[in-house]
Amino acid sequence: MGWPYFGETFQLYTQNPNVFFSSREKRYGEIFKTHLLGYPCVMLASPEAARFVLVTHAHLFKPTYPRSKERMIGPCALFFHQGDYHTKLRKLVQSSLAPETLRRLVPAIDSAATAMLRSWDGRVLSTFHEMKKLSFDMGILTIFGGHLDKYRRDELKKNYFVVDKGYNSLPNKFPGTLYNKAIEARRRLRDILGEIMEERRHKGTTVDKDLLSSFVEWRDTKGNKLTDEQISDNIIGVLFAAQDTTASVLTWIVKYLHDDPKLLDAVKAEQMAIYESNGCGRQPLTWAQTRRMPLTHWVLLESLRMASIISFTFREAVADVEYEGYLIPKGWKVMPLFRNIHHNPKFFPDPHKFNPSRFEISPKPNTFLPFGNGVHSCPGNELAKLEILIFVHRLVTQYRFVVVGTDGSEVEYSPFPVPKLGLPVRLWRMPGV
Ligand code: HEM
Repeated sequence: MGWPYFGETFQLYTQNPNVFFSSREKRYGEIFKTHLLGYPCVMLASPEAARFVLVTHAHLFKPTYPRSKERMIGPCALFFHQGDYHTKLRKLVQSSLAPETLRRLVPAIDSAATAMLRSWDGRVLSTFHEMKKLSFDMGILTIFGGHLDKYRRDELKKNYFVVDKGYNSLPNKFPGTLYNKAIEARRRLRDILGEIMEERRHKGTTVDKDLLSSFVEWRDTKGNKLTDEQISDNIIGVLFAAQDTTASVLTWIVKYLHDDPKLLDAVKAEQMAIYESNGCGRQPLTWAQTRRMPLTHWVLLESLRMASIISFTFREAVADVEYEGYLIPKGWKVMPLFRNIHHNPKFFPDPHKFNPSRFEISPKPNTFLPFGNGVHSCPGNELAKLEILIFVHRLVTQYRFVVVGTDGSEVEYSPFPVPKLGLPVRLWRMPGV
């Protein structure tokens, strides 16, 4: 359990977190305890234990986040809740991310990826930085459909990025600190969202139902509505959940493709066949085509496994719970370790090798959890995958790219792992495409 109060927090923050968790798993087995950030914690590196906490006994483990993060995103955001309120909001979010909705988004995602790559042409830019912009735009598209004017979108973007910058800073409210600036920008975001909601209520339903209309039009059996606070916290929550996650995975895919020229050629061949069947870009990429990219899809799954950008999640035991003879005391934090499971040779032989062909066969149940599991699992997973497939299609069919100034082997945590400096890359548009 480490030092009194501090536990092993210092060790976690001074070494590679993957080494921290994997060395302890090696020493103590798949279930062990420690003390982090002032809390006693139980670590679970077995698929069965993760399923117990996240799926079969989820009611005994509530989501838990630091209070400063909760304040920044908004306490009414669905991921902080359990029970009826969570179920109600989750249904609304899930329905706006359902396949019928995503299918309609293909042209808009395609033009956003195309425009982003065009603006990168001939320049060296941080991949992660560019991917953050792309995934933010995709978040906006999901929430507001195509119905947000440029002025409001720019205002949301400007303030959102201030919040984003302060999100992982020390929660110090002194004027001028990143945290304080973020809190002020958060307030402005709520005001802008309030105006947009007012306008939407006034104008009525949009033809293509987006997430905002689902929130604004929702009524329970007694006619109660969601409050403005609940809606804005959930909109900011979805933007947060969608952005750095998707951007980190996109960055890793660029690196993995760059590092394996043979694999890149094979992915390119798969994508060129689609590109040529679309008259070399004269006809648009379709939803059906995004469903028929087997190799690119395996590359995507293997990137999710290798990078495991969400290494673990946190829950808190709401009662004393017994699991396989272990007591998990009430109030202790419980951390299913996704990355350890993804890097266990029992489930993924030679786990440190990037090998997309391992996904030709489905992984064993509960061993592949890049989007979590159970009631809080990621409702945006299909959108994230769609964005990634479309981006890869445009990247490999129309551009050549090279990593610049780094071999990409060093990793930064922001807080998700990304290659150092966000992977600086130079891109060129290939002639004649
Ligand atoms: C590759 C990109 C993504 C990854 C790896 C990812 C991963 C995850 C994971 C692991 C969770 C579960 C966390 C837990 O159980 O504590 C989660 C939850 C969530 N994700 Fe994602 N996510 C991604 C993209 C997205 C996108 C694009 C959206 C929305 C447009 C989104 C929205 C959400 C929401 C709202 C939750 C909370 C669900 C709930 O509490 O019921 N995510 N995500």
